[in-house]
Amino acid sequence: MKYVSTRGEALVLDFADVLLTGLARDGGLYVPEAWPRLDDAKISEMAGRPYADVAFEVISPFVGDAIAPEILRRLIGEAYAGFRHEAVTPLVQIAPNSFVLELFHGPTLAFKDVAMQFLGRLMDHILTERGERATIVTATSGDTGGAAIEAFRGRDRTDVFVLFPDGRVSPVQRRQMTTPRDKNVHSLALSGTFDDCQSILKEMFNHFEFRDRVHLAGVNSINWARIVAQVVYYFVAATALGAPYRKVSFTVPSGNFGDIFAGFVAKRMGLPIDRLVIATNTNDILTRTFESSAYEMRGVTATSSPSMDIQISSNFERLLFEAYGRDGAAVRRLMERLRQSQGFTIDDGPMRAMRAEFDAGRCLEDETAQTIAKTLEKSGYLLDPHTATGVKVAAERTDGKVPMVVLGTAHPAKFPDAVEKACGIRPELPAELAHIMNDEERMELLPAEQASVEAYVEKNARAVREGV
Ligand SMILES: Cc1ncc(COP(=O)(O)O)c(C=O)c1O
Ligand SMILES: N[C@@H](CCOP(=O)(O)O)C(=O)O
Repeated sequence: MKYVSTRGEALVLDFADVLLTGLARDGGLYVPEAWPRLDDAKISEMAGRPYADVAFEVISPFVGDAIAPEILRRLIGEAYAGFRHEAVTPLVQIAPNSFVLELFHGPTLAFKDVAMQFLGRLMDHILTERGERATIVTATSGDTGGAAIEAFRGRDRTDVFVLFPDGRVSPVQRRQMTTPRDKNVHSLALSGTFDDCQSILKEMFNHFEFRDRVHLAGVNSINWARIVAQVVYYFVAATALGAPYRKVSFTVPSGNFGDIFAGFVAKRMGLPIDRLVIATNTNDILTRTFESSAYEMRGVTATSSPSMDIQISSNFERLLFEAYGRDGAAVRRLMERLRQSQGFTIDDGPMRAMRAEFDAGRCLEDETAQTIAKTLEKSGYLLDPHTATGVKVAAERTDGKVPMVVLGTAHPAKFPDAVEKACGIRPELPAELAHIMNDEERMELLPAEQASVEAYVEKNARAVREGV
């Protein structure tokens, strides 16, 4: 399988190189040259199979011959062996024809673990084979950072630098990033928003001299392997509900657009997904775009679902590439307009193509709290604030006939203050994580400036200090 950039001007790469490359050198994101298809017989065989078996079937076509099948199978098996739930991503019914797909049974209680536990092992394997080291820099609005640290801590081939917006993540999220003592982990609190962190990261990738010197790699959803691993649970959930012989819809609490783009990929692969519904919080750039065709940046507001406090939605570029018929020049023009004038308007044809598959809706702060309280009262199910945005929007978009699955993206115990305020119940961290609330924190406070972050990374990365 080969990969091309959404901006059409970067080298075509195979899976292993895409994994280590991160952002394409033309500033774009890598996508497969063609979508692999799974036929109905193959999809129907997935129902009820162990998660790791489905993962192998879904991920293999994207890997091609870059990794031997027996190694891929082993890495997948190891990645999911440590999840708290035997099903890895169990499906819970909360109302007639309405389900939550719990994606938070990994080590950091967020959906990011599902991909990151696999990615950590995959990268380590490829770097070991090549005798190389990599410097991973990741931007986080709260969950990717903790999941990346957990997946890479203590590994000899990688150093991890996490950029998070100071004061804009929950205390549990912050402590997951600041309490690990491993030498290869560095948590940097930047005085800005997640969008600042992500822009700095992308600029670091575009600074080729720096990028090459530190062997920069990324584990945000910039990295195609993150998306691929997230495609798996769409197959797991849909086949449990009758696919391929029955359509299923999904509502996805969205920010950087990676998780819902994975649903779009599942559909391209042949999974009969009816609607893909984008749920946004107050930071509703994606919902506004679907309403008006204009992608326009406004300031970011801090909410009770901080991981979705994003306005530059990185993976939306991958959808634009598809909607514009894989025209890299058109994507380049839109991204240039975004850079110069903080927004762009999507042409009628591409917008129609996107509306044919996606819906979008917003959930404001009081609605998030009401949804947590109402869902608890009606079904006894405790939602985290991110998943609550999905449940609220899903209820507005469902036709009651096609099963609607909301992706449960985080465990409520990551946001105990918001959950308690909404419904009076304070969710407890699982016993094995409770220590983080007392452990000593270690972080570097830096201005949200590319030069400061690069200087810090350069000084502390082993790939630079010790050579590769
Ligand atoms: C808990 C939670 N929900 C939803 C999202 C949004 O997902 P995405 O950025 O893939 O759209 C995130 C962050 O990515 C998150 O951490
Ligand atoms: N919500 C994310 C933001 C980064 O998203 P990613 O999927 O691109 O890693 C977070 O919690 O960090």
